[in-house]
Amino acid sequence: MTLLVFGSTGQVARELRKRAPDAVFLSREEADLADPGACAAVIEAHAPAAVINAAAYTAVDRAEEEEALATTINGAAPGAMAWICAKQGIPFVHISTDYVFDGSGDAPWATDAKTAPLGAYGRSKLAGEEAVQSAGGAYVILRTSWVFSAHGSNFVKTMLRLGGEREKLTIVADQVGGPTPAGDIAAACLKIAHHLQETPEHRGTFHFSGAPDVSWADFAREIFAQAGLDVTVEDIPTSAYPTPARRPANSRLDCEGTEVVFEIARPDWRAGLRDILKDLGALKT
Ligand SMILES: NC(=O)C1=CN([C@@H]2O[C@H](COP(=O)(O)OP(=O)(O)OC[C@H]3O[C@@H](n4cnc5c(N)ncnc54)[C@H](OP(=O)(O)O)[C@@H]3O)[C@@H](O)[C@H]2O)C=CC1
Ligand SMILES: Cc1cn([C@H]2C[C@H](O)[C@@H](COP(=O)(O)OP(=O)(O)O[C@H]3O[C@@H](C)C(=O)[C@@H](O)[C@H]3O)O2)c(=O)[nH]c1=O
Ligand SMILES: [Mg+2]
Repeated sequence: MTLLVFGSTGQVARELRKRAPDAVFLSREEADLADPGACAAVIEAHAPAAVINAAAYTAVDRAEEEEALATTINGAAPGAMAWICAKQGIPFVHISTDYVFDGSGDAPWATDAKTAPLGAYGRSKLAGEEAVQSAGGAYVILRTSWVFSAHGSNFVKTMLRLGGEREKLTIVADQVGGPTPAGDIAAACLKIAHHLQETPEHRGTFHFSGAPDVSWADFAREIFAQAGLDVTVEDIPTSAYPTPARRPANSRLDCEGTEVVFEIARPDWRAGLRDILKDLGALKT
């Protein structure tokens, strides 16, 4: 099938390219999500068998200062993509985030649980979800969390950098979620895109994150253990690490629907981490 992917440089987009080298990957120059109408026009011109949107405004703190731009890129653009896909009968896979939730409680979030984002990034992603849903069509919104890979900017690479500079780091221990390797998300998106071509009625919102759920501090400890770096991680509360955007304390996602409908199980992120550290030449041998 001809697959059209928005994004070419991002973490998930690069992993999609590895697994679907024949797909068409659109860079910012070829399709700027700040111009939603142009994104719809590109889909119309390519007439693909399926579309995956792997591009987004992902700078969580900066979004607080640039909410209008984030909302165009994360809200209006996916809406325009979904609308043209629905009109032309093209399956559309869109990626969203745990940050649409307020992080209350400690139970995993169900796909139909009430959304209440704490910051501008989460609000912009929720705007995208709502626009995609209202377009109808054969869409899947796949919410994931805490994405990491060998490329781009992510918590693993930040920890490797800081761990090389310092003997002790203070990391928040009261935010809990599922770290997710970008490669596993890419594989899931491809499987879902194929599935939607056969079974468009399986549209809807689904969750997918790595297991087990951990705090950022525990995630950091596993990174240093696997990398063989002698760094002490001190648990701190969120209040001791002030940031422009508030982040959810409970990011656990209930991923059962994805397993039942698409037969995609939660991956063990510790195995994915090992592969990525190996790619980076940072795995302790
Ligand atoms: N990163 C994470 O921890 C999480 C991400 N997600 C979601 O997963 C998806 C993929 O994220 P991830 O791979 O980490 O993203 P990255 O931050 O690695 O990459 C973002 C991609 O979007 C592109 N992009 C940004 N703005 C525009 C624009 N105006 N026009 C065209 N392209 C643009 C970037 O291109 P360029 O290189 O030109 O800037 C880049 O390719 C997103 O929907 C994100 O919201 C969900 C949960 C967690
Ligand atoms: C660098 C550092 C971070 N932290 C904390 C801050 C924050 O709560 C947590 C993670 O920091 P980050 O900036 O990597 O996290 P952030 O960019 O908010 O990550 C999020 O990105 C978006 C795109 C998503 O969709 C989310 O699922 C999530 O992955 O670690 C420390 O406590 N100590 C440190 O030294
Ligand atoms: Mg970040």
